[in-house]
Amino acid sequence: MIEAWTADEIRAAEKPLLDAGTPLMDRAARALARTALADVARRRSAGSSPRLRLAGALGSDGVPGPGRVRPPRRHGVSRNAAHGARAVLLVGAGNNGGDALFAGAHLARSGMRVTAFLVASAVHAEGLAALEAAGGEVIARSELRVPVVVEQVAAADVVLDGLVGVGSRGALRPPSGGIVRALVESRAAAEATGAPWPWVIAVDVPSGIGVDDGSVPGPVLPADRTLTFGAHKPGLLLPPAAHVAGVVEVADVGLGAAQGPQVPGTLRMEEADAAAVLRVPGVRDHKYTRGVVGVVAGTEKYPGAGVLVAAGAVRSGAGMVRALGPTTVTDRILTRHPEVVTAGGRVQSWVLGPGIPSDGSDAGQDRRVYGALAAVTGVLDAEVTGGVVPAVIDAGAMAMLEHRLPEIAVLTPHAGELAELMRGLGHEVDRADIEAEPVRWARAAQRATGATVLLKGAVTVIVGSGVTFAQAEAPAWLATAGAGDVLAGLLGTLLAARADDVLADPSLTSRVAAAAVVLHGRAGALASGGGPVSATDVADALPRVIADVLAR
Ligand SMILES: NC(=O)C1=CN([C@@H]2O[C@H](COP(=O)(O)OP(=O)(O)OC[C@H]3O[C@@H](n4cnc5c(N)ncnc54)[C@H](OP(=O)(O)O)[C@@H]3O)[C@@H](O)[C@H]2O)[C@@H](O)CC1
Ligand SMILES: [K+]
Repeated sequence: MIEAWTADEIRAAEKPLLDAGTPLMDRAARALARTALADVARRRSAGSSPRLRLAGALGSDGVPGPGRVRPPRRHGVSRNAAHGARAVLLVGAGNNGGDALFAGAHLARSGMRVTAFLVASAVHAEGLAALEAAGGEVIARSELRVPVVVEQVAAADVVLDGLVGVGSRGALRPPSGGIVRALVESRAAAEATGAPWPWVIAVDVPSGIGVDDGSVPGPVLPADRTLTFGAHKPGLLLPPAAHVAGVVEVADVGLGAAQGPQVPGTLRMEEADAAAVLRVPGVRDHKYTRGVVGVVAGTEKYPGAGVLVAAGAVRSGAGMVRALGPTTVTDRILTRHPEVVTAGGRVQSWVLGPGIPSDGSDAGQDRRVYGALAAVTGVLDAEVTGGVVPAVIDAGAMAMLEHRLPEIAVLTPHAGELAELMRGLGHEVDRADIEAEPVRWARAAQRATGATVLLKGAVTVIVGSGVTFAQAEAPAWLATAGAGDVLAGLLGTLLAARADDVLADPSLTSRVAAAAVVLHGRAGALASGGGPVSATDVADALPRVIADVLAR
């Protein structure tokens, strides 16, 4: 599990170390210089664009980020083939700028031509002296000209963004904001024309992101790599800031010995954590103990959603799947999945809503959804409903909520559906608002409904009470019709298998939901292999992915 530390938690952890004279900045700067030297050397030796040259550090889809995570590195600087390369430092007033200056001094001593642009009249004094002593060029704030910065950056091999780190508050102020805005424009122009553009390394965090909440309140220079010190920060995991962090790497500066957050609020689940959520059947298990998933999905208009939910549930190891609906839907499900049962009966989880439009056009499916929701919320007698069980509430079922939900109910909207849900709750928001601040709105939905909220996107966020998971394993190819239906079925299976545990401890629900997102993303990557993928392919890849995750 990757646990992110907020700015305050980082400061609390570093304080005793700094008080004891631990050379944290020296370690950070060495790690930074070593990373820059290695990146530039790789770029030179491969002889193509920096993004391609570092493909080994990127995801299988070749996309740098969001938030791809590499294991911690030890500090230390080695000289290498970067001699004569050009580095530009963007240096702010605080210790983040100090890191960049000291790293720049190491780079200058390794034979790089280093230029530092200072955006403040007073910067880290020892760092500045070190850079000057190493022969680096320094452009003072009073001499700063935006076109010159743009020109020098465009001609550089590597840029260290040290404008601001965990001390950041709000959007970048002048002159940093103006410089970064101009650089973002220059980068876009270079991308459009195929002109070269340097490799950008963010020092600790990309300057200007919301370190604790993942917001992007103003201009930010997108990084190819973020070298972050001591521990992840929430903003490196959460969207939209995660999208500008590139490949995220933690430099071990020795904070590990310090006390981290007691209850980390932002997490990224890894494969081993997902494996721990899965319930592996034992010799005493039978189909009912393994969990029955009840599915109310698909209508005459959208029968495929029922088939795909069933596929997700069956292929991820449900003890049994009960699919309820009109025969046009259930016949299709049976044709593809003859193991599905279409008669009513007890279930350990519900998957409600995929393929059911919110226009009331299928009264039978609406009635079944209302009945199941009554079971989930416990408003109807257990004798009638079969008792309270966890549920996945998707698509049309999200428009049928009449009662506050328990945490064991998982809402699975995409941005557009979350906007609709929040408008129904009296908030004036549209899809673009949700995309700009997905974490804020997912948290608002969690508070307003009581449910666990799984907001789908390039980085999917799962919000339970007091915890947010941010998962980024899905390849962009997975943004395809029906993929969400497969996820709903898969999550239904995981919830059914852990129904007793989830009922005993509802806070487990977000963990189960995050595990489903991990497996779904891995299945998407496996099925895609770097190319297009269909929702059916994703479902078909689930058994292999689950076996692989359990074998590790
Ligand atoms: N933890 C660790 O292990 C280690 C941490 N280390 C490093 O220390 C860094 C934290 O340093 P820090 O505390 O000096 O704060 P930092 O991020 O440089 O920013 C403060 C400056 O920015 C300014 N400023 C603020 N907002 C702004 C805005 N929107 N736009 C423009 N300016 C803005 C603010 O100005 P003010 O608002 O005060 O006027 C102030 O001048 C951390 O990120 C890491 O790199 C390593 O050295 C060692 C290992
Ligand atoms: K920075």
